[in-house]
Amino acid sequence: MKTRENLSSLILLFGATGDLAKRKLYPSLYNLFRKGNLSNRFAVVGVARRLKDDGEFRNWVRDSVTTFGEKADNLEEFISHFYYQSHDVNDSESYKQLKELVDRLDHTYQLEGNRIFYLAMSPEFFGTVAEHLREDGLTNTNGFKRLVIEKPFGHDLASAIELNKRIRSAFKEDEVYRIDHYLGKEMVQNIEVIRFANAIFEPLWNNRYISNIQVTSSETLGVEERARYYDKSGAIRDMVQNHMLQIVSLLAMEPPIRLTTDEIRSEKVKVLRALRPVEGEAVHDYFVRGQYGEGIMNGTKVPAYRDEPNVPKDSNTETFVAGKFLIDNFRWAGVPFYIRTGKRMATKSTNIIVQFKDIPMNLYYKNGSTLNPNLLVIHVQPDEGITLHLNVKKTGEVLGTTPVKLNFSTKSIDGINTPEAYEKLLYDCLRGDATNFTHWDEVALSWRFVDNISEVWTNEQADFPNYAAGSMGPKAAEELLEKDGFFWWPVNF
Ligand SMILES: NC(=O)C1=CN([C@@H]2O[C@H](COP(=O)(O)OP(=O)(O)OC[C@H]3O[C@@H](n4cnc5c(N)ncnc54)[C@H](OP(=O)(O)O)[C@@H]3O)[C@@H](O)[C@H]2O)C=CC1
Ligand SMILES: O=C1O[C@H](COP(=O)(O)O)[C@@H](O)[C@H](O)[C@H]1O
Repeated sequence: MKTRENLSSLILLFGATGDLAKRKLYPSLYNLFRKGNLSNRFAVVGVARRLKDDGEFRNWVRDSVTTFGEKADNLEEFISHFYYQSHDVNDSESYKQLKELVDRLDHTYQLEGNRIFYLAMSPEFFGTVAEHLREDGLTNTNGFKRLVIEKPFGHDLASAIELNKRIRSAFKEDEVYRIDHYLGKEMVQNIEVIRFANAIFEPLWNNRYISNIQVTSSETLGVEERARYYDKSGAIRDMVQNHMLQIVSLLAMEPPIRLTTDEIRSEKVKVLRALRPVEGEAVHDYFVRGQYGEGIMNGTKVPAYRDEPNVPKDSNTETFVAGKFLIDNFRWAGVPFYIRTGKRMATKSTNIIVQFKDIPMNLYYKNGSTLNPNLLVIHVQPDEGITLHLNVKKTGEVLGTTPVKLNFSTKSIDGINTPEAYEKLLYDCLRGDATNFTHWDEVALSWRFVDNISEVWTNEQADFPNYAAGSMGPKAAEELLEKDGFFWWPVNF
């Protein structure tokens, strides 16, 4: 039988009326409650400026769960744990009231002083809130205190250092949970297991046997309502600095000596330290940027990025990035890790393709048949699973070969959907497991790498738009691999 920890905590949610809270956080918390992973000893205080009383807020949460989550019988019981305070985070007076409410709920629900402060709001407020929490005594508690902080963590290395200083004035590094929701995805968490629990992969996982690795995260959505943030960020800061580099670190890291937070993070950090910096003119050789023009998606015409609401007509912001990382260490010298990510692409898909090197001599070449390279495909989303591409004998022939795929899908085995990334990450935070959150060293090294690219791109006007909505990105992204003798494997392979 599954054993559950009796987790108690107050969750103080800043940005309680926002999009993230509504679409992801309330449904995920409810899933934890529904499955018994969150005991009755919890309370949530929602904080945002708009005026609401507890009843209106509970209606909001109910609506969120019924719209975006799975409803069950105990929804009303769950909702009774929610409280609301209208509060401008810049207003010092509000924190005193907040402390009174929090102390009262601590007593009512026997929360033992455990507090999670979740900042689901614009990053410009992160520093201010963290400082107020300390100054106004909310962090002064006998239980644990943890700060969950959403992305983006800074805009570049300098702003990230500044933000980190402010946060660290109130919380120790091991109390800070920097969210990267890709680290909560089932198959991203599976990378380590696939690598380190399989004798058939680990000995081959190096430059002797792998020719290249491709990570694609393509989206069909455009910028939607987020242009004010996105146009200052672009795909390199929005996706590459965090999600893509995290996936590459997991794929490339050495086996940790133990499966502890510190050991795993320390191996990931070593990968980021070994990344070959790409600067100046080299940026053009290693990275490609794109911005979508208008196009047809699902039979409907969609506008170009520059025609989206709140986007300047001459925007130089990239909505697509393809790039090549080289990791200068013993294991990976000479093996390119290609990544690509973009909005308004042909399909919504995240997958990882590990392409193995050809065998030294193809005994079957005389037959005129070509051998396909062995591939390991890790399907992250929308499907979850792995596919191994092998060559076997063509039935009934003496020398002919044919490719076959061995498939594993998490859905077909367990028959259930795996939990949402946010559900897993919230649970980890409640349990005090920071393994799947980003350590400051990882954030800093990722920014250092990405800043060199952003600097070049900011100073050069791009010839945008350069890919049609509904395509797989600009032609230059294909050429990036072609010049190395490779090509992008199809995403739904
Ligand atoms: N939405 C998403 O899918 C994702 C979001 N994120 C990150 O999560 C964070 C939140 O994003 P999102 O929910 O989309 O943002 P929204 O703009 O939808 O929500 C912002 C929230 O902050 C509140 N707020 C704004 N100003 C103040 C203030 N001065 N004092 C108190 N509350 C304030 C707003 O409520 P009110 O107006 O009532 O004050 C609202 O609840 C951001 O850091 C974003 O980058 C990360 C990944 C995905
Ligand atoms: O962090 C972000 O991720 C989403 C894509 O997440 P996914 O889980 O749907 O793959 C992206 O749309 C957004 O721009 C970015 O901020």
